Amino acid sequence: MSATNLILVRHGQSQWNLENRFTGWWDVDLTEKGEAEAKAAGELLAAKGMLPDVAFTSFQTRAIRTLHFALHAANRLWIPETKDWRLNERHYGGLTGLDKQETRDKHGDDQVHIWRRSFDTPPPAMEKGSTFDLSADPRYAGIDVPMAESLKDTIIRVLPYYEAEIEPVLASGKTVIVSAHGNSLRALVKHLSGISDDDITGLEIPTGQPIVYPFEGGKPSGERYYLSDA
Ligand SMILES: O=C(O)[C@H](O)COP(=O)(O)O
Repeated sequence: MSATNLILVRHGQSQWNLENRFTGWWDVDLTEKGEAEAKAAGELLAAKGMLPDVAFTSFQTRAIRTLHFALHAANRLWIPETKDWRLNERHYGGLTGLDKQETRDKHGDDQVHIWRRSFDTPPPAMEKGSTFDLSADPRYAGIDVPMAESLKDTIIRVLPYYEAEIEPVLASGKTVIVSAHGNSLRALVKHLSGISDDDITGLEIPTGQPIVYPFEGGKPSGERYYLSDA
């Protein structure tokens, strides 16, 4: 089995990253800055010769468009791509749409940090029929849309998808790019780098910065680096 690479990229800045609002599954688009970050990520892939053969992304516009900007910049828009809800952002429950600073002012820094970064404490559940309830969205037809997810809940859907659909492509020697979200990527990084439940609380994934995992014989070599540092 040959050596290859897994490239992870978090979407570029979204409108609600800019407005500092909890987003989760809500489908906001990229800002102009986010588009530029995504394009720059693709230019970096091309400059470093890190060219993906196969792409995976979520059902969310910001990740899909990031993938397309990056692939376009790397002259790779033609590669096969698969979209799946299991790569979606962690569902932010009843916090969806709220301003992150106002939520800190109301509930305190510690509580908000627990909601954002703890391993297994989910945010408060979204109310049925909330403006941000996506249960009736046609893109999620047949899917049991969660009402809130912790990082642990996110791992429970990201990891089996990764093992069933992405790992075999890497094992076949292809370079894979995954364009996804802060917390769905934290779920993958936790697994691939063997990070403990405690230590994962300190891991942040920046927007638009390709992270590379070299693979040997279908398994991660143990190394992880930012492509901009290579
Ligand atoms: O869903 C969101 O609000 C962001 O994509 C990630 O937010 P976080 O940094 O609060 O997890």
